[in-house]
Amino acid sequence: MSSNPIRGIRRKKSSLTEVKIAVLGAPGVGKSALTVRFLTKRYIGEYDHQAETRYKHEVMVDSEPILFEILDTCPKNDEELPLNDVYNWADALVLVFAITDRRSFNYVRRVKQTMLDTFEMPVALVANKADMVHLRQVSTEEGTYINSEILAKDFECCFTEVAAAEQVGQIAEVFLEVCREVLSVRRKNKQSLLDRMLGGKTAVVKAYARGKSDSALPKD
Ligand SMILES: Nc1nc2c(ncn2[C@@H]2O[C@H](COP(=O)(O)OP(=O)(O)OP(=O)(O)O)[C@@H](O)[C@H]2O)c(=O)[nH]1
Repeated sequence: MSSNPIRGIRRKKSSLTEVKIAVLGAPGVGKSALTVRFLTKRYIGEYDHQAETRYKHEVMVDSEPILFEILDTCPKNDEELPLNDVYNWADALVLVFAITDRRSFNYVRRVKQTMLDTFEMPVALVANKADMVHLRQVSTEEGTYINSEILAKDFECCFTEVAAAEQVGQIAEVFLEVCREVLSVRRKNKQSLLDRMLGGKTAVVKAYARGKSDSALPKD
């Protein structure tokens, strides 16, 4: 057995279902804290904010082993929005804002607007730092509003308020749920394709259900 866990994962890669998730949000909202909580169950207060980080991790989702690839993005400032490369690469997005930072809520809204007409994929909307209610700038209602009125219109996305600093299970559930959505969309589209091949049933195959190849990876 290999002593290198990354090498171990690579060896098994071809037999595993892969799901690629990009974690997006303004600087400092807790993208790294959430990602590392999911991957290790640990909370680490401070991270290197110099560059985006890509993780690979095998997780059982409803008894099926899934290879999660998670891109923890790192915008330099509130104005820097994700490039199309990220959307082309990802199967799903976790959009994060902090309840203590209204500008981070607006950032998520801008991300949504820029990708709206071009990219379609499962999205989870996450309000982080729920432990800091005394510094709250964004109400749950607003999060729910963006969820139901804007995001859900195209993505039917779920909305969760969490604290990476305090929670483990709820954060894992965000990533697991968005993964389930990716798998469900893939299954539906596979079925649609089969229907079309077998009997000419009209079915719409959404672009985002295509398996995304490594060639769509964002540049390091
Ligand atoms: N109180 C509290 N602080 C948090 C929470 N999540 C993250 N933080 C803190 O917020 C700061 C930023 O967290 P990061 O995870 O580095 O945020 P990020 O979005 O990855 O930041 P960038 O890499 O700069 O984009 C750190 O000081 C964290 O300790 C939380 O749930 N509650």
